[in-house]
Amino acid sequence: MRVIPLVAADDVARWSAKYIVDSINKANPTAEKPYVLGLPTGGSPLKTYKYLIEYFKAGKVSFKNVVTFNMDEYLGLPPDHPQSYSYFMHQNLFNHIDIPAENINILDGMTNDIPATCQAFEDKIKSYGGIDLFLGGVGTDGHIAFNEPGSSLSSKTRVKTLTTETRVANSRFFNNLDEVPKFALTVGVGTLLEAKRIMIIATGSNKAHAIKQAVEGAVTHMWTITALQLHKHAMIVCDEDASEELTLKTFKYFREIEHIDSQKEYDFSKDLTVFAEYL
Ligand SMILES: N[C@@H]1[C@@H](O)[C@H](O)[C@@H](COP(=O)(O)O)O[C@@H]1O
Repeated sequence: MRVIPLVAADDVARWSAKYIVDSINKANPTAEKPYVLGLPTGGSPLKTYKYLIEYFKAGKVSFKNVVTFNMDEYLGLPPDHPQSYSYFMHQNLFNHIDIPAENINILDGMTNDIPATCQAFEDKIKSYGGIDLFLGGVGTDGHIAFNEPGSSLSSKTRVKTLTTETRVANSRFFNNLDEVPKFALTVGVGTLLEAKRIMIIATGSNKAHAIKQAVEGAVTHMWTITALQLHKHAMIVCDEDASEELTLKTFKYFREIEHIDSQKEYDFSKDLTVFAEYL
């Protein structure tokens, strides 16, 4: 696992956006061979999306030949509901870039055939040869996508019951807790593990325990984020607050590998080689 312990939340956003842009550009995607990106919602990716939009507006990246798959969607919310993940994605990313509408894949929260919808999603991912890069966040209880504690580590796209902890955490986007859906459609841990690369971004001290489990804990379905340890190319990009529960030894080790100096501003220009090496 690659851990990039940066300083500020803004660094995490810049780092992750740059990684995505460099990956797309390096792949030089075409209509026949698009770049396939897995995407999350929530507070964590918001700034990353802002930087992606900036890169696009500056002419440094195009999403014309990028196909996206969102990791989850609330069950029972139509796409035009302001709290649906479909709405979120259009508001915060898709409406501001050149991605063709037909390249966007989001699970249908209003489906009346859940198994067929989930299977079709998995089949569509496979039809593109899999996901090149899955960007994700992490829940305070260590869930990835909506794979709550106890989820099978080989699970595929399906419906999940949300824990009270997750509903309470996500209630900040709703008027009250009762409005937060109790179920969601989500890619499985197995779906995530099949992606060629996974990048998890985490900021803030409320994520520190999940990050500690992910990096220093043992693989367990009670912290589905720990499944990253089974992946060949998983990385966690976090700020200082989210890494505050790592042992000092672990923290220093990863900082040294990544040449991160907390006293200096992260130098993205000289970083090209560091990025290129891992793309
Ligand atoms: N299903 C989403 C996850 O994909 C997300 O990673 C997590 C953290 O959200 P946030 O980034 O808002 O902290 O919560 C939600 O439940």
